[in-house]
Amino acid sequence: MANDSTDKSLDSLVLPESLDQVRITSLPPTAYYISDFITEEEEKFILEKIESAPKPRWKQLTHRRLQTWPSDLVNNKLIDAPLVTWLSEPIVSRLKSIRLSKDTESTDIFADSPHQKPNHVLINEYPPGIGIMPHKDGAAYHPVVCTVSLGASLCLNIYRTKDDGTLDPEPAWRILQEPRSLLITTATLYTDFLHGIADITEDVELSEQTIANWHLLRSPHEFEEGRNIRKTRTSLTYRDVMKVSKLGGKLGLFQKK
Ligand SMILES: O=C(O)CCC(=O)C(=O)O
Ligand SMILES: [Fe+2]
Repeated sequence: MANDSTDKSLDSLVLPESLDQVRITSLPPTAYYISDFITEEEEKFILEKIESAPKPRWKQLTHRRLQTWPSDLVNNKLIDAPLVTWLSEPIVSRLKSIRLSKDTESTDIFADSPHQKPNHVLINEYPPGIGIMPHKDGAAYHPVVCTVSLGASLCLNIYRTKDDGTLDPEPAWRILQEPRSLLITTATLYTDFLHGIADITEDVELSEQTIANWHLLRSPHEFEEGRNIRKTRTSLTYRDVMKVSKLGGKLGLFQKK
């Protein structure tokens, strides 16, 4: 059970004292990387929940499939509904428990967001050879993305736009995301840059010089030969959708006349 009271491996989970200790300093503001954000038991439990979700939960794209919790956005709006417990616990409370800095008045990463916590989770599954095109996440969300990686490692590429506004196809930076890690991207990294994952079966030329978060990795020795052979990697992206509508209000149901 991935439950904080029964999971003994939680004793080995040492979270940073504050986010400023795990900032990826070589990147534009701002990104944070925590290599051990969840335990192996929690990872396994969440992967089982994803796997056992009813078939219609999956949206099948050409090469990739995804789940959207609690539901898809409609015109950038979320229909008000709580997240299922296996997505909110322990991850959301753990996100809320980490302060930005050690200052006593310091707040957590969602303190300024409309609902003070994420209300939406996208689950993306990437088999080897499959990635996601460079993109921005757009205006529907408060500009904070918390990505928990499950199952395997891969590189997230960060891209610049050229002066003429077109995409520079060469990634400007690469972030290596290990299983059970948390990556937080916010500020200009959210608003001004694009991100994507290459459609490759192996991440190559991995080193201290080429990977922005090398010093924050749990196991840099695993990539000593500069290679990461892709296996299926699943990501949970937690965000706060800014506009939330009450379904009852819209349909005139449940309303007192
Ligand atoms: O899987 C990831 O790490 C990135 C996913 C992503 O960019 C998105 O869902 O918008
Ligand atoms: Fe994205």
